[in-house]
Amino acid sequence: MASCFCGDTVDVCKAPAAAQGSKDALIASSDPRHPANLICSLCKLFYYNNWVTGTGGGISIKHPETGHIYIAPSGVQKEQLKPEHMFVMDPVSKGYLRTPELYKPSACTPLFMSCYTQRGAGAVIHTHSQHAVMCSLIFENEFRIANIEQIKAIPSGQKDPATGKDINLSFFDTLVIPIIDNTAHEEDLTDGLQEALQKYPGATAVIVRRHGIYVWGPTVDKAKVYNEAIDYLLEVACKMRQLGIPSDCGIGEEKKYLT
Ligand SMILES: CSCCC(=O)C(=O)COP(=O)(O)O
Ligand SMILES: [Zn+2]
Repeated sequence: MASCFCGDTVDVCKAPAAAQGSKDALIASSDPRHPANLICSLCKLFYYNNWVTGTGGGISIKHPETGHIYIAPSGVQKEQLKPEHMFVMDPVSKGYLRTPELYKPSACTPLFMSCYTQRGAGAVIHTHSQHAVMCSLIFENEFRIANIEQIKAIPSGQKDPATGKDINLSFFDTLVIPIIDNTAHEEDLTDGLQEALQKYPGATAVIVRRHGIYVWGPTVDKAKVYNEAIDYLLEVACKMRQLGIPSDCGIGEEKKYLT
């Protein structure tokens, strides 16, 4: 059976009739969950959270069925993305199956690829969150926060031996996120990110000093939840710091800082 560009055999290809058998089958879908559509809707959501304004930041998604990697173009207004703007990479050859004219793939591509290759990620989010930037000025090599309920949304790096499912941090745990220094060009962050991935095998995010944060997860839904929970915790840590409370202080210890 012949294959369509979308990765399906032609008999099951779900692309609109006009796109079937063409490279547009890789991005033409009425399914809002299709990576080409989801990158557009999530970038819009991220834009209104101040995470991807001024063209910075973005998201890459691996198609859960075909394994194709979807990447937005570089230097464009991320809230105005359309499915036809998407680059599509073959996960094995790392060659592009689709390269829209007039665009270059996101400068974050080598960083996204590091998370796919070293972490088996299903999606990678990069934001220019002001909370990440502020925490990168406050903390030296690691961001730490403890005993805040929202920590429970973040994976611990451990798996349940019975189910194989990720075990999340508990309320009494400390979330640790490595911080790497920024470089002149986004792609030059790759070595620093890869070192952090090796040194912190349980981490699901890396902060880039004076720049932002990379967050990934096994699925796009999990990556989204981790990014939201981490940004909340980064904001809480900034506010605690303004009051003189260390973000990893023990339960009840805050009282000594508030007098
Ligand atoms: C003002 S954006 C500077 C470059 C950057 O940090 C970034 O995240 C942009 O990524 P792009 O996907 O537009 O190459
Ligand atoms: Zn960036």
